[in-house]
Amino acid sequence: MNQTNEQGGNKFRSGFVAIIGRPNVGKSTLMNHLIGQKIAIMSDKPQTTRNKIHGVYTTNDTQIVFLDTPGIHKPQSKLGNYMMQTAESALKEVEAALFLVDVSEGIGGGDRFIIEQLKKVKTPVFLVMNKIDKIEPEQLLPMIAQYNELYSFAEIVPISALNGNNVTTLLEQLTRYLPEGPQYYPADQITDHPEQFVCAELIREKILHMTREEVPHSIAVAIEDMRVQENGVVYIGAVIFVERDSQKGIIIGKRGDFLKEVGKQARKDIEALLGSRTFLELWVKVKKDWRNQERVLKDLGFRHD
Ligand SMILES: Nc1nc2c(ncn2[C@@H]2O[C@H](COP(=O)(O)OP(=O)(O)OP(=O)(O)O)[C@@H](O)[C@H]2O)c(=O)[nH]1
Repeated sequence: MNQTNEQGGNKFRSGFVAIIGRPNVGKSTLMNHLIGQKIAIMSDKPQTTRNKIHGVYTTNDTQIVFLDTPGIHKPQSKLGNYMMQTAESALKEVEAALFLVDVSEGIGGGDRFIIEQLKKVKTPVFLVMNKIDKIEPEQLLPMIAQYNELYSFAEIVPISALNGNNVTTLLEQLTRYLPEGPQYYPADQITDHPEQFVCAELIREKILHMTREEVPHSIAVAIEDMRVQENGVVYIGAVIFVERDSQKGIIIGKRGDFLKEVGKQARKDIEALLGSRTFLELWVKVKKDWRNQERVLKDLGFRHD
């Protein structure tokens, strides 16, 4: 990707930004406003991902990758403790963190807990005071003073994620904290791993249901491409890997009928999952003995941890 733009002017800036905040403070609303797409899908899934991508904001000279740091909430279990540690290291790896609070509620125990975690890292933290449409302007200053006593924020930005008030200012300020860097994701990519994994599983499930014994578990599905097209339709390109030519024949079916049916059924589920229209393209490839090949497994997204 070009580091400088065509005119040889501004350098491309990019970086990762963590979004932190108690439930319901408006993280998804802010993301949806910034990125203008329905990206906060799967937010109700178990918090197992270390660095879930919440959204990618791309312009001609900037790319901001927003990350969720789920583990920062008060740990309630062993897993929670583990997540806390990963949240802490995730915080060290980002250029900045946005700490969202709901100004229509006072500072709560949850907020104080998060602030304690933020003190452990040197990452610049923005206090993003959301839902200003719900209060009177004069209520804001005393609240800012209260937060300032708890932590030395890099910037304090009052916004309304719902109506977009001051969100541009937030973006402008954030961009100043980004180093020169590459465009990490294609401009139209909106999601990362978790959704892709579930889509692959949905496709695999349909095949297993429809084939029963003939094609046992010797198939794997890899999502090679997932992006939102200009018309708003999500394009998904997926490859179905089988071990033998005979299996390839079964999966494709007579005149491609079988594959078409797999696509039809999987698309229905995927559309329900993503909440948007989907164009699903499927290929079938033979990869002999893929189950024993370490590299292939890695390519397909399997992990050992
Ligand atoms: N009035 C007002 N409501 C807002 C604003 N931002 C978000 N909300 C509302 O607050 C509620 C929670 O917003 P979400 O974006 O789902 O909050 P979240 O932080 O993503 O919540 P979790 O996914 O539970 O962590 C929704 O009903 C939003 O419409 C705002 O700026 N003003």
